[in-house]
Amino acid sequence: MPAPAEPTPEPQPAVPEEVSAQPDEPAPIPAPVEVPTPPTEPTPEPQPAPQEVPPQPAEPVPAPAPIEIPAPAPSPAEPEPALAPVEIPVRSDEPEREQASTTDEVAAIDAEAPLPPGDEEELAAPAAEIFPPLRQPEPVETDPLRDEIAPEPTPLPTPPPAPGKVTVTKKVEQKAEPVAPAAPEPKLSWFQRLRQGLSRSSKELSGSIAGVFTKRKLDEETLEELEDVLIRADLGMETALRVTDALASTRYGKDVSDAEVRAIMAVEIEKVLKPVAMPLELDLSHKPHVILVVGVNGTGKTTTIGKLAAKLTDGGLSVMLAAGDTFRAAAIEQLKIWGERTNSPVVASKLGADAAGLAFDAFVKAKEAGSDVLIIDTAGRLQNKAELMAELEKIVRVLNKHDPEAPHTVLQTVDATTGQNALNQVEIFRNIAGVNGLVMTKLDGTARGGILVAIAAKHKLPVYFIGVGEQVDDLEPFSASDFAKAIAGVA
Ligand SMILES: Nc1nc2c(ncn2[C@@H]2O[C@H](COP(=O)(O)OP(=O)(O)OP(=O)(O)O)[C@@H](O)[C@H]2O)c(=O)[nH]1
Repeated sequence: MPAPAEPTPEPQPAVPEEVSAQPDEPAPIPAPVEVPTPPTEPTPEPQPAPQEVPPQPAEPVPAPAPIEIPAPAPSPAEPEPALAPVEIPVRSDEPEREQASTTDEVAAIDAEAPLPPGDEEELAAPAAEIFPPLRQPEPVETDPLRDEIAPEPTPLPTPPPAPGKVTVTKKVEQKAEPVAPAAPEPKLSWFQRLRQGLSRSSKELSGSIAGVFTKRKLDEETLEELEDVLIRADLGMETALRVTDALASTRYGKDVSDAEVRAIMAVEIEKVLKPVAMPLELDLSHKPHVILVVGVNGTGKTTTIGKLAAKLTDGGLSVMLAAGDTFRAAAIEQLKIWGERTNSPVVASKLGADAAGLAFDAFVKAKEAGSDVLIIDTAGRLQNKAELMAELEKIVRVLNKHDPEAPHTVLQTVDATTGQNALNQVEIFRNIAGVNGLVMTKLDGTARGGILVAIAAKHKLPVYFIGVGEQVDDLEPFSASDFAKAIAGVA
């Protein structure tokens, strides 16, 4: 390389943009002006600036340029330091680098990444070395600046300058793509939630049935064992006998698989449930139609009222709510929230106020407002049965003063996660408040679905809805078929 020690300016005019990117360069001397000055250097002249310029755009890897640019700065004596850009195109010759910088994103990352001094050296070094073979050798060799910029012709140890950062960035991007579609989990359908809620009951039942019928013929012993299994699953004696009778009538003495038993069980359970799976009908000749909601604390009265109010208002009915559970401030507040959500006025009183008095006022207000439906929440303090009975009876009495047939609907909420006790709850509230319809709540939880079958068989009360969640639309009409299949584990 005949590079004179003299700081000769290189005739590279067409790299103004890149030059400006160099922070260390004091004055961006226009290339064209300097080009004529280098008389001593014969070799650089032949290189027409435009020739170099075209190759640059073709090279997709401009990123490395900024890193190399700082290197030439150290030469203060040299008036024209803007020669660094010349090397930029050279860098592109590096196959690995090109690949890394094929995208604008990667280029941006490289430019932004504060490369450690070691990396800068690495980048500068390779540029100088790589340049000659791929590029026009003439400018590179004659360029004195190059010696200064990359005085250490250290070989490239590894092409990626900042492997950690670059690689991580790429990986993150790659991961982000598949992860990005991690769209919000679709909400399960109510039936899926029902199935999920009943899965424990269903699995226990299926497992027990399979235990009884593995390679055994249907005989008295297996029938008795099956009966025990069904009773333990809360289905009740009546339903258990229905299932075993149905099985015996067609399969006695034969080999029976657990799947066959479950299929027959589903059919029999559906028969028990079908008569109680009824739609809620409101007699709007009564204005307001009064729905009294009763049930043990925590069984979901207030929540069910909210969901029901939403259904009714969505259907165009005007609804008024009455916070008749005057014993719990939270219950009153909860109902107010549901009232806001469903755009239903809420009649409430102070904590501890007389619930019957509130029901009376609420009826008057609903009448005045022309509400189609008045839904009254109540307390469910089963622990003090006498007091509860007196309160509920009084509510019914005062409502009767306005409308002898009010309350027109008395709904009881029954928590499906409750076991046999639920049967007693229905018995009690039916006697106290004249319950004439049920809502089975929390069937999305670890429900013990068998008890609903037992309640249906014993009380034969309509089951209007099932609760399958805490959200406003998690109240579903009760379907005997769906429920029977879910509990029997039949697809
Ligand atoms: N998972 C689930 N939770 C429910 C359902 N219905 C009600 N809940 C929840 O059960 C809890 C009790 O519900 P409430 O509506 O307050 O019951 P309540 O009978 O009014 O209770 P008190 O106000 O104490 O008398 C709340 O956390 C509800 O969100 C349901 O169908 N599924």
